[in-house]
Amino acid sequence: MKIALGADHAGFALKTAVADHLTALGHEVLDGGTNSPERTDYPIYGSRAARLVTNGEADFGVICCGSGIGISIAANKVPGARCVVCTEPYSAAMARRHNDANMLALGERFVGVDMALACVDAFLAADFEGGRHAGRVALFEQIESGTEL
Ligand SMILES: O=C[C@H](O)[C@H](O)[C@H](O)COP(=O)(O)O
Repeated sequence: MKIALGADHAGFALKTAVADHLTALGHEVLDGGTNSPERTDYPIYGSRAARLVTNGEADFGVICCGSGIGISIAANKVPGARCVVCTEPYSAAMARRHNDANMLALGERFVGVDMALACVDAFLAADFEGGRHAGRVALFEQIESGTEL
């Protein structure tokens, strides 16, 4: 699969670990930066990775900042992005199964590398179940287009 990556300075080391892990598994990574631990602003990298996912260049996105929170908010401002912050693998899998999440956000200051990589693996291994969940995910698009539900 093609996986878009992004991180600010506080997620840079974790992004590097995620990139190495994904590459070792045979995935292609599209790394939108940042490329150093120099302080920068997470909205740049969250939105950049989200655009790669929503325009179809990447299948999924994995983004990192200190908490995972700010960069996920930024990603979710891009229409079509469904980004979730996870700190353990069950949430990551459920975000795929029920919510058709297409991006995973991780907090380098919150989770260790092994737990973060377990989240990545669970996220990529799980499939959207569709069915009753599909209509709910479709409502996300209505919200994005300004419809009041
Ligand atoms: O949600 C925001 C992220 O956790 C940022 O990585 C964090 O706010 C960066 O903080 P600082 O500039 O103090 O390193």
